[in-house]
Amino acid sequence: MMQSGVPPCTTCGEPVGFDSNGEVFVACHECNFPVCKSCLDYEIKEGRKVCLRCSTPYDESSTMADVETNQSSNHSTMAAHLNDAQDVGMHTRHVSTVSTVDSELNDDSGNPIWKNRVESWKDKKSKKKKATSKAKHEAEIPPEQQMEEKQSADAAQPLSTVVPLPRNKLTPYRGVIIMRLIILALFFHYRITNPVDSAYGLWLTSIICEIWFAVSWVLDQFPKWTPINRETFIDRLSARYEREGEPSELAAVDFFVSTVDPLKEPPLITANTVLSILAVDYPVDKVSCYVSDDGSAMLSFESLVETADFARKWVPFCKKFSIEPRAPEFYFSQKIDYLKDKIQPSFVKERRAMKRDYEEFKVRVNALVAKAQKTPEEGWTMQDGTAWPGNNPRDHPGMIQVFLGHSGAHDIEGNELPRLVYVSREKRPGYQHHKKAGAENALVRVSAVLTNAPFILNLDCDHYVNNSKAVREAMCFLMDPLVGQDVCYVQFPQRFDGIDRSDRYANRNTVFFDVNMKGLDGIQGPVYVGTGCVFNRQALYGYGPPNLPNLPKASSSSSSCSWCGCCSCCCPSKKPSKDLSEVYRDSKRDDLNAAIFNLKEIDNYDEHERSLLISQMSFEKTFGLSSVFIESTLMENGGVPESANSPILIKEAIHVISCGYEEKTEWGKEIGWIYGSVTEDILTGFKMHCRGWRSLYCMPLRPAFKGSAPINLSDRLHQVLRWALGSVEIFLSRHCPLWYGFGGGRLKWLQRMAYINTIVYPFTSLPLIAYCSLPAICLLTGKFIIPTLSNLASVWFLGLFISIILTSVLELRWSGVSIEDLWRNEQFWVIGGVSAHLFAVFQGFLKMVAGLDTNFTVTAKAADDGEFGELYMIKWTTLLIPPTTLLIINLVGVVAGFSDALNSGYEAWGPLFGKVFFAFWVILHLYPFLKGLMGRQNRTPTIVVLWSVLLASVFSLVWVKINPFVQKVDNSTIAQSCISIDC
Ligand SMILES: O=c1ccn([C@@H]2O[C@H](COP(=O)(O)OP(=O)(O)O[C@H]3O[C@H](CO)[C@@H](O)[C@H](O)[C@H]3O)[C@@H](O)[C@H]2O)c(=O)[nH]1
Ligand SMILES: [Mn+2]
Ligand SMILES: [Zn+2]
Ligand SMILES: [Zn+2]
Repeated sequence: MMQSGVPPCTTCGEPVGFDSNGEVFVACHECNFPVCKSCLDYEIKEGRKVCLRCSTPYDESSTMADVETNQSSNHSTMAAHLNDAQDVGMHTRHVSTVSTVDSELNDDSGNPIWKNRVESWKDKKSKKKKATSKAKHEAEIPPEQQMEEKQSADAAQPLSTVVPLPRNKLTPYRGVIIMRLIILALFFHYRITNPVDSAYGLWLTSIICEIWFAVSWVLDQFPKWTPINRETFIDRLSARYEREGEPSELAAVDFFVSTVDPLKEPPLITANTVLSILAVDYPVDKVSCYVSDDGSAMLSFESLVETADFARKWVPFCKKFSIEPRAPEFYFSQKIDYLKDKIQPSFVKERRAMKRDYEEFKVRVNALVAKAQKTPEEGWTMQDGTAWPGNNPRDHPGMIQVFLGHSGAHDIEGNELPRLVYVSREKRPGYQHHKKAGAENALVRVSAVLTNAPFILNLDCDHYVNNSKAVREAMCFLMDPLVGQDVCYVQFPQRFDGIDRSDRYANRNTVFFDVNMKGLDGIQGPVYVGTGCVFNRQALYGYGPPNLPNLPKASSSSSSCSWCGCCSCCCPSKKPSKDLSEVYRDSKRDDLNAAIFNLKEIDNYDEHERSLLISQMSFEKTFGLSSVFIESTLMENGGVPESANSPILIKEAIHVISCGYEEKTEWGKEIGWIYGSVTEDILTGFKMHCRGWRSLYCMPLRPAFKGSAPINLSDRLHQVLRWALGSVEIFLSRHCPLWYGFGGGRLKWLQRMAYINTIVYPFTSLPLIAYCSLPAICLLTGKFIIPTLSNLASVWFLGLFISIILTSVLELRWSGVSIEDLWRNEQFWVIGGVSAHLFAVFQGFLKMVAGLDTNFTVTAKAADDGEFGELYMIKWTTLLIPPTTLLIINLVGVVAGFSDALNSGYEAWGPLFGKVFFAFWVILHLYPFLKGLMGRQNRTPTIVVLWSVLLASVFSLVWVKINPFVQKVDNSTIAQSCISIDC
């Protein structure tokens, strides 16, 4: 990807790429006009057979020679498509009558489905074994020899490499960290041995807070010890798995999109996400998109019907002109010169037509939204007059509808489209539905029954695919037999659209996504953040990784150990012996093998006995009562048998989303998304890491996915509250990283440290609040937490400040994060800390003590926000009280401090300086919060207001002090009364 010297294609802007000999691709040998292969193929297909620049005829033998285009007259009308869709799937109203289905299924010819599946599974398994051993063999022989052996060198090369940080950036960074640690120790030595007798309580409080801050710094800092970057080679991926003339061997991917409330999550946003998925640059028959509607809203369903129809025009347009991003709303709102690199003459015309079509689509969707604002008394009815089964979102049957796909409607050019499936799991009163985690688990099962792709990509409804090659990026890791084996997921960073330029509330979270996550990538892998993540399906089924991951051999591509990056913590010289969890895992695999073997042996038994056998194998206790699902889990490489007949499978899919399905199973406890926390993402990733899987972080230059974030203060605080509450829930659960998962010994200790950090951070709110009120208290009482400084003490203080600044600077240097982002992060750490985190701690304990359930308050997504109107909206919540109080007492403290100093003469100004400095530290951190409080009505910049209030008070005090009309005696009384009021 990153090769230099490869010119960009003049048509599409992508690098022109390489030909089969590994040389830069040349379309016209006459003038070397840079055009990539796909654009050239397109030109020829369109009948333009001469070079665009010099008009020399192209050498057609060098192209795919796929000239006869397949323009079959498969144009179907919208009505026809809808009928199609209903034939393939089942219409929801039929579906609504199905509650449970007999899971012993036969295909058309009467063969039990399980048998076909087992056969194909065994087939695939042996194939996979061969492939793996071949790849291993290749890795063992020296690379030079490999070159000779391989005709196509590209296909044998690794699909990704680890790019360690340059030594000159990493070494000083580590040096400063060690230095800071030493200074910290000396600092504490001084602080503890020098108590302030006049303010013992204050001193003790401040020491305790400081110790806690130091501990949380250590927890945050050391997981960043070995940050790494990775590079992928998508062209090698295609060279290996998409050879000309052969069917593509790329692995299939099931996309999950979750949505719950169409009023907070506008259907247009979800539609854009779905469209961007359907148009990804990946073989259509390998892509399926499952949309989970947790709100069972007819609005979501109907807008999906519209979306499926619009995709028939949108997808071919995207692919024809290779546009980015493939979410129409965001594509059309890009402020760039879209003609710059596109010289296909039809482009301008077709783009204009497409834009028009999209506007019409928007009008249709918005009409649906407008209609849905007021629910009719008798509930919603569908177009055919039957009642919508999901009218009561808390009590409704499971619903599934399949759109598009290979037997469904095709696009307007007659090509197949990816399959699109609407899923709304059954909800009944009295059943726990486990919020988002429950929805994802329902999708895991439905997709296993219908398509069973070996990989799963999950997205929030507002996170669209911004880079159509994102899946290929992930496959560079997952499909590489050397790298992918032990990888449970590939996480992409979350990137956002529509954030105010100064990112007032640190929505972008750059410090987390560009610093912490890169650090974790060098240990055992990034945490799962809930969206933009490609899973290995087997990892979701609770299995451990097939190999012991810490063999140094596996990291052939990098000099240091790619597993931990350091080579001391995880690569002992002697091979570790089998540990407990591995033995357990092996026995589990043996179980599976035994099951398969037995199934084969008992061919002549009847169906009933077979099903008994399956349940004996205890799979049902783990996975629930669906043998179709259980059999699908046995297929390590995914896929469903050809014989699979969809109406029967749809029935089974309905069965696996019924609300009782998970009872007495391991769903949410050991397999799938894990329940018990509103940040199910952290918990789910944590479980996988404990089993010994590793994860990878993938940051393509063009962000893979983009989402939206709450930009007004109250929504943002509520989001942070939910995250912190999720952490407290994990802290109080059996999955607390402080204690959980020591048995297997498969969680790296630095990784554990990072997980501990992600669950204890809400508790920092307590010392933070204390620390933020200290300066005010000091100013008001005239006491101070630090005794008069000696020279040595000043050295420690200064040293600490300098080392704090230095670590930040060096961190910024290797990560490329900007100083503004770092500062915003600091500020929001304080704002969130003194409000949301505090509430989270209390709510978490309330939940534990009183058994109250926590709820998942969905963040509202703005449909089309003009001018960040949202930013200035302020909804009053109790969350605002603690930071407001802190702000006020610190401001009052500064004023009182000045008045005190004025009254006590010039010797008081020295100590005042120290206290005011701390007060300003608090005020500066809370500044964005103050800005948020001011709202918009106030056009004067906040800083002006702030300064004017301060200065006004100070001057009035000075005036009082020197006012000739006031008697000397009055002065002291004023001062006294002032102080006593303030205290
Ligand atoms: O009962 C529910 C509640 C939520 N969701 C979905 O969960 C997603 C995330 O919700 P959102 O309100 O956008 O939360 P954020 O705070 O923006 O989400 C972040 O944090 C969550 C954990 O708190 C993760 O699940 C998300 O993936 C991550 O993006 C959305 O697609 C929702 O539709 C459901 O499907 N069912
Ligand atoms: Mn979100
Ligand atoms: Zn091109
Ligand atoms: Zn030419």
